[in-house]
Parts: sequence; structure tokens; C-alpha cells
Amino acid sequence: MSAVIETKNLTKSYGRTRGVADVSLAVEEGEIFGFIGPNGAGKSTTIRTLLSLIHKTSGEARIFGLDCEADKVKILKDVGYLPSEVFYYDNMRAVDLFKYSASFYKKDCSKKIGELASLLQLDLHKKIEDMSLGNKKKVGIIQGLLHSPRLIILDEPTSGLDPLMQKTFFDLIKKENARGATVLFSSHILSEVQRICDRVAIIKDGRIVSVQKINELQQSAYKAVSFTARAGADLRGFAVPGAQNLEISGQSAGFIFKGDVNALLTELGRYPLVNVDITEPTLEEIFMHYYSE
Ligand SMILES: Nc1ncnc2c1ncn2[C@@H]1O[C@H](COP(=O)(O)OP(=O)(O)OP(=O)(O)O)[C@@H](O)[C@H]1O
Repeated sequence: MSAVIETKNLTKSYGRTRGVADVSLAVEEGEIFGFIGPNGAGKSTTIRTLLSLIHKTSGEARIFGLDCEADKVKILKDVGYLPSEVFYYDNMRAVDLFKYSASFYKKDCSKKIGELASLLQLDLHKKIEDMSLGNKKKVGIIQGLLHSPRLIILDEPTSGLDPLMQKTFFDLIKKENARGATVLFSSHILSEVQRICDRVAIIKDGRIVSVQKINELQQSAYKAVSFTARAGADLRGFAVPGAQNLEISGQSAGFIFKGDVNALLTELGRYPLVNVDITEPTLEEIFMHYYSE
């Protein structure tokens, strides 16, 4: 395997404002790689820097082994990009925009444009300014995929798509991946990442805090624990090493746990319990732990 995207200590500052700092990532050929973090974490900044839409402050960024700034033109021929906010030549019809885009790639993309439009149910002959937000998003998706790129970069791609169309979209991305495309997929919606990605990088406050395989993340040592005690029991003193995000509400409590199970059971045994649940945490619960650290 070879890295399609590789960054080393990639840093971008907007004057005094933090963009991203020391981002080191490797996305391997054929992966669907998730990039997840809350709003403002630095996902779009990383992506725009990779595409040389903005200049890095320091560090290295390579795509297909080429330097993202020096070899930008060569790289972009084989990259499909769906920006988080789509701006278009509004008075054009979708079909004309696609023809115009295709002319850059010097490829006949008409068959693929037709297939994508039919799959996504987009009227190609409508003016973009007359389209709903969801249909404008579809225009962005088709524009990103029409040249069958080797690398697809999607920045929050599903906003504005209804759930049925989201499923169609995910199936489409899986199909593009099956034909050999590598995919970088940014999102703040955890269930989306869980649905489609092989590995995920978590970014927080401009820095990567973890890179993991999705299945390993779910099988990590973390457990979700919740319990309920009999009326009158005071849970405020509940404490065990390894418990995080502890929330106590009346007679019930819940937390994420990674630690000595015996210590957990001993602590639980101090309370008159009526119920205990120890389960695999959802991705949401696992990520909350990263977000709140
Ligand atoms: N053009 C800009 N000028 C100044 N600061 C910026 C600019 N663009 C982004 N930032 C700052 O950089 C940081 C990272 O923002 P970025 O948009 O990359 O985050 P994000 O993870 O993509 O979040 P979102 O989902 O909200 O777009 C934020 O603190 C943001 O305020």
C-alpha cells in the first residue's frame, strides 16, 4: 500500500487565529478515510490546504506522492472535490456547468454525467439558481465525480440531502471506492463515518487526537456503564478510576469506563442497585470522550 494523501506537521494559521497545527496523516490507496471533529476543529482548513486553495504556514503535504503546492495542477486533474459550501455559476444549467467542468479534464465525461444525474434524480436542464439546496448539493456531487477521479475529497457532503438520497449517495461512494478511488470524507456526524469509513482521524482544536480503524474503535476497551439505585440512595459519592463523562441524574448514573472491572464492581456494590447495564459504547460515546478531554 502507498499513501495517496500524506501530511507531516501540516500547519495553517490565519494570522493569529489557529487553523490547524502539526497535522500528520497518511491515507492509503483504496481507503475510505473519515475525518471527524466538531465545528471549527479544522477539517475544512486541512482539506483546503491539501488542495492548495489556501497556503500552508509550514509542514508538508503530498497527494499521489507529489507536493500539493508545486504540483497542484497535476494533482487536481485526478481529484474530485465537494466543498462544504457549494457556490456555482447560478445562471447556468447543470448540464452546461458539467460540460464546462469536463473540458478541464480533456475526457468525455458525458456517459458518467448521465449515469450520475439519473442515479441522483437531478434534472440536468434546470438552471442552478432555480434548484433547492439539496439539488445544488447533487450538482456538487456530480461535479466532483464526473471525471472518475483517483481521489475523492468530500467536505461534509450530506448536508441538505434527505435520508433516502443520503443512502443513494453512500452507495455511490462505495461504488466509486470499489472501482479504485480513495476517499477522504469529512463529517461531524458520527453515524455517517461509522457507516462508510475504514479508518477515522479525530481532530480537535486544530490537532489530530487519534487515528483508528472503525472496528477497533468500537471494540476498544471502553464500556458504557449505566445503573439505577433504589429510591433514597445518594449517588453523589460514586467514583471509580477509569470512569469518564460521569452523569448522575436522580437515582441513575451513566459513564464511559476503561479500567479495572473489579474496582468497578466493588464500587457498584456499595449501592443498593435495581439495575446495571454494561455494554459496548456507541461511537458517539467514544468520541465524546475525545471531545471532552
Ligand atoms: N478564512 C479564515 N480566516 C480566519 N480564521 C479562519 C478562516 N477559516 C477558518 N478559520 C478558523 O480556523 C479554525 C478551523 O476552521 P475550519 O473551518 O477548518 O473547521 P471545520 O472543522 O471545517 O469546521 P466546520 O465544520 O465548522 O467548517 C476555526 O477556528 C476557524 O474559525
